[in-house]
Amino acid sequence: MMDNEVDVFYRELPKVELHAHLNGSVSCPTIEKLISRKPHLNIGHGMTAIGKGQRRTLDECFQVFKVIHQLVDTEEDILMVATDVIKEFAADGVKYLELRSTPREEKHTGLTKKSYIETVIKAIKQCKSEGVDIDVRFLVAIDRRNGTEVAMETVKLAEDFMLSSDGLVLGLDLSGDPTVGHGKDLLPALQKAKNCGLKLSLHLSEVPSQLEESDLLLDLPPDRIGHGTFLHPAMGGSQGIVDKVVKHNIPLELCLTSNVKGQTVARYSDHHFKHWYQMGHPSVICTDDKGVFSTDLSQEYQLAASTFDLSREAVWKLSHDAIDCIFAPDTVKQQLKQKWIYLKPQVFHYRETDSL
Ligand SMILES: CNc1ncnc2c1ncn2[C@@H]1O[C@H](COP(=O)(O)O)[C@@H](O)[C@H]1O
Ligand SMILES: [Zn+2]
Repeated sequence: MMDNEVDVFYRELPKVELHAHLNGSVSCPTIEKLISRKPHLNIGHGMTAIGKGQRRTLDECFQVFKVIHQLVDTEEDILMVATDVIKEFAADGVKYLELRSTPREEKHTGLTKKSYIETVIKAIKQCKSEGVDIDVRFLVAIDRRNGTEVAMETVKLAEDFMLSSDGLVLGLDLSGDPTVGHGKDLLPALQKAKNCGLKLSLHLSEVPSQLEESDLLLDLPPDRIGHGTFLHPAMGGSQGIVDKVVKHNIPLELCLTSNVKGQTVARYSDHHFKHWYQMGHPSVICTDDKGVFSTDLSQEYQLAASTFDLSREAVWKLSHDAIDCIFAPDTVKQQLKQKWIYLKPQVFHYRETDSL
């Protein structure tokens, strides 16, 4: 879908983005700038994004991240990427964003995990001081491929930053190639994170055959679930698992294009959004990797609406109800709800006379 095919209603709709991986969210213009900084890498555009109508296996998607990581390996790169991504989300009508990213160490450039996080925080503060109209928070990501020790180290870092970042670092994300490693090895680190007050958003059952792991991790319980594609019995999951998710009222972050392009869901109309939404369970539309999957949040809302026949009022409620799923405190939720009330007449183009 081209940009101009997205109806203005979805662009103007105020939105909350809760599932966005920094390096998966890098746009074409930013990739262009990175490529010109590092021409010796010989990286072409086709290697960093999956275009309209294209599909990749999830495995191939993870190869794409490796290419992007080669392009983003200094503090300067991270600062540019993070500021660009934040401004792009703001331009798309996102009013509150939780960015997530895996701190990396790059010996050849002097980048450390600590300076990685500091740089993302610097970008958030810079955008704020420039008056960009978006509230941005950060979730530190654990890459499941890196095992127990790195997970523990990441929790420690996240805890330090939670205490020193004026509420910018709110929690942890568990992501990475779902076919590698097992959640049981990460459980102690996640438990520790929870105990110290970090919020948890975990990628669960993004591929089939992870039910046992999901069952285990749901006992933490996490504060939100990424994807959860195969949790529902209609998708090969189990009623027992659904009961746990419902009992703890754990919101799902749902990323339609990511799942279709990554081929874990065959068609938009097969997306598990419909099962959870029908149940009235908290379901939040998100992008996952807007750069890699060539999408944005307005497009994802429009896709959800056209695929599942949602009225504009239903779409408004969907974006409004996402506010209750954010990790920032209640005061922030109240501010956002006020903003939604203020913006509604503009978005629906009510005029004074309409109410007469
Ligand atoms: C497509 N579905 C997905 N499933 C699982 N993990 C994903 C993902 N998409 C992205 N990531 C995770 O985010 C990293 C890139 O951003 P950052 O370098 O952290 O900013 C990937 O390396 C992977 O660990
Ligand atoms: Zn994700």
